[in-house]
Amino acid sequence: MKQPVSVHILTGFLGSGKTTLLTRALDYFKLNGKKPAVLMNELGDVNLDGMMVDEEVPMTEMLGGCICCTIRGDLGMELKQLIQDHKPDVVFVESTGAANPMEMLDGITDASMLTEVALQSVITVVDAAQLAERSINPAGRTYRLMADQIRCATRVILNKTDLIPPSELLRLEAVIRELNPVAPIIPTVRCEMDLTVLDHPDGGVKDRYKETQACRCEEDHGHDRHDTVCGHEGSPPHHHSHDHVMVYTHYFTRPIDSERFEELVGRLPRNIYRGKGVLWFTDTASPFLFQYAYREMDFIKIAPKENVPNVAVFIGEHFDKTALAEQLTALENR
Ligand SMILES: Nc1nc2c(ncn2[C@@H]2O[C@H](COP(=O)(O)OP(=O)(O)OP(=O)(O)O)[C@@H](O)[C@H]2O)c(=O)[nH]1
Repeated sequence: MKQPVSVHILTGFLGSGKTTLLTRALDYFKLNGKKPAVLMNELGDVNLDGMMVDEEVPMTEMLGGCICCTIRGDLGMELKQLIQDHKPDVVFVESTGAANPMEMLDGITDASMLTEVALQSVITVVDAAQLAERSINPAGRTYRLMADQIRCATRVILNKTDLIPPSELLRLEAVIRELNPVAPIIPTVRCEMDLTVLDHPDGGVKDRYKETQACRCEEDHGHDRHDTVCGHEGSPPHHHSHDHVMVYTHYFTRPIDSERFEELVGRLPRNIYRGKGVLWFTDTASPFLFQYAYREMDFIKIAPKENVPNVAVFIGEHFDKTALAEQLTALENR
């Protein structure tokens, strides 16, 4: 009998470390003679995380929207096509950091009607520093989304623990426990963990399917999806809570000065909390992959085999796109 293809959902708020975990997991499966594939969803219209993934790994990109709502309907078909074309042993579905995983689970359920897939885990990567800060004001929309992502997890990776004092760890574990009483919690730095856990389905994964079925039932009875209540027993309802997340993509028309770009990023307001890009600088020979998450900036030298654009994507909440565009355009003037 044909074995169903294992599917892992990777979720977690913007910049928490999903791609970092993904690259480790792909290496793990390849080392063990398995063929992994990736279905990656990005809010922006350019897939920069995809550049971090080994070119040999088959990847389907779903860009310019969020799997959990605007392009959810396509998820099942895309997954089916990926499996048909590449016959992988395991597929990782990496969602945008803004996705509500309950809606994505629904997408996987759609896929299971089209092709043989077996959901193995819903892994939520949590940024420890962000959870520490945002859990102080649990009424905030971003915290609500983080909480939804934690509730849906069958496994929680509490990442970036290097950015919190050790005394905070216990408090954060308690915050997570309250939201999700059963999922194992794994504290990590750069998602370094025992990956053998990915070889078996997580406990609780069947319940996640049941919950999405409950969702569908309510939907069939005429509920507006945006108000759909699909909670587990005793947990608050899941809502679309990421409409407030904004994306701005800037294509530079020529190389820019690296120091002026760093200065600009250093001055970004707090509500622009995530940035990514491939940048061509006037003062360096090769392009750089740019990463920015909550005030931490990173530049990685790359040697692309093909032409890559000169582009930066910024993600945040209620920021002035026009003002940001003007500042970025000004960098092109020598
Ligand atoms: N200090 C610190 N930085 C980390 C850690 N893990 C990942 N990072 C950095 O955080 C940034 C974001 O990591 P990603 O793995 O791209 O995060 P992501 O969740 O895929 O981001 P989105 O796709 O935008 O949602 C990168 O610059 C990483 O190098 C960690 O444990 N500690």
